[in-house]
Amino acid sequence: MSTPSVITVNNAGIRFRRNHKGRRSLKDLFGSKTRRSKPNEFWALRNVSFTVAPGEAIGVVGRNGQGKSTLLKLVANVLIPDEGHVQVHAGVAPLIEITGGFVDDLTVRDNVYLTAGLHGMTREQVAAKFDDIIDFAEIEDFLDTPYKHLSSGMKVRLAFSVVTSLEEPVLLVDEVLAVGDKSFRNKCYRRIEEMLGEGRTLFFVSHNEGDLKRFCTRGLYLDKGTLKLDGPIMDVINAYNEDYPGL
Ligand SMILES: Nc1ncnc2c1ncn2[C@@H]1O[C@H](COP(=O)(O)OP(=O)(O)OP(=O)(O)O)[C@@H](O)[C@H]1O
Repeated sequence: MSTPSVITVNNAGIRFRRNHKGRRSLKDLFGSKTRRSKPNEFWALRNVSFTVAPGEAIGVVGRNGQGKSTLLKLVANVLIPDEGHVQVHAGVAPLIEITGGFVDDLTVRDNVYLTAGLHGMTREQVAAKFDDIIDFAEIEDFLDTPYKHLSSGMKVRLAFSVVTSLEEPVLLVDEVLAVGDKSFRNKCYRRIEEMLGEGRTLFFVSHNEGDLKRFCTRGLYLDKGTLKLDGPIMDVINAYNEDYPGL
């Protein structure tokens, strides 16, 4: 019997507009409906298909602007594909933007309760974990500070600590760790290893080869919005380095 997949992405595509003020051409306005294209639209991702088994650790690589964050947002259900399907059969803990969905004017304390609550944790469950979350983030002196007044490093600490405390089977980490200092990064790495040890599924976007090799067994290489290679992480890193030596 084959292992059930936790994520299935089938021919997914997503379009964005390059310029919100883009004007339609006369051809667009008067041309036949099928020929009409919206101004400045482009496919950020197209024809992307893959499945993920529970417990896999996947590194997503590619140059800037090739669709890595967009792919994570599809998996997190923050974006809906314009073509194809994305099915995720488990809860997702997304660390995909530094802001992590936190509310600027709420305090650190309220943001912890809000974010954890949105992921289905009860007040009691959050209370039981609250001190650990704050200890890990090392921001005990800022509990009543509005989130917007934290430094960018402190925001990353808080986001990482909260998101990795959620009891979701899938963890998405998008480069945010690059902002933290070295000792905090090491703490984060240990926590990611613990989570992998518990059998969680990881999607990890990084430009750091060492980190990719450390955590990931499989790689997805995105280039110009298409999935150029899906394979063992070393094959993916080598293919990327061959295409773009010196990057
Ligand atoms: N909401 C949006 N509206 C319009 N264009 C967008 C939007 N989000 C992303 N894009 C565009 O889609 C493309 C892919 O962006 P994405 O952030 O997924 O790239 P990336 O591979 O994660 O890049 P990086 O390594 O720089 O983080 C880029 O051209 C980007 O400008």
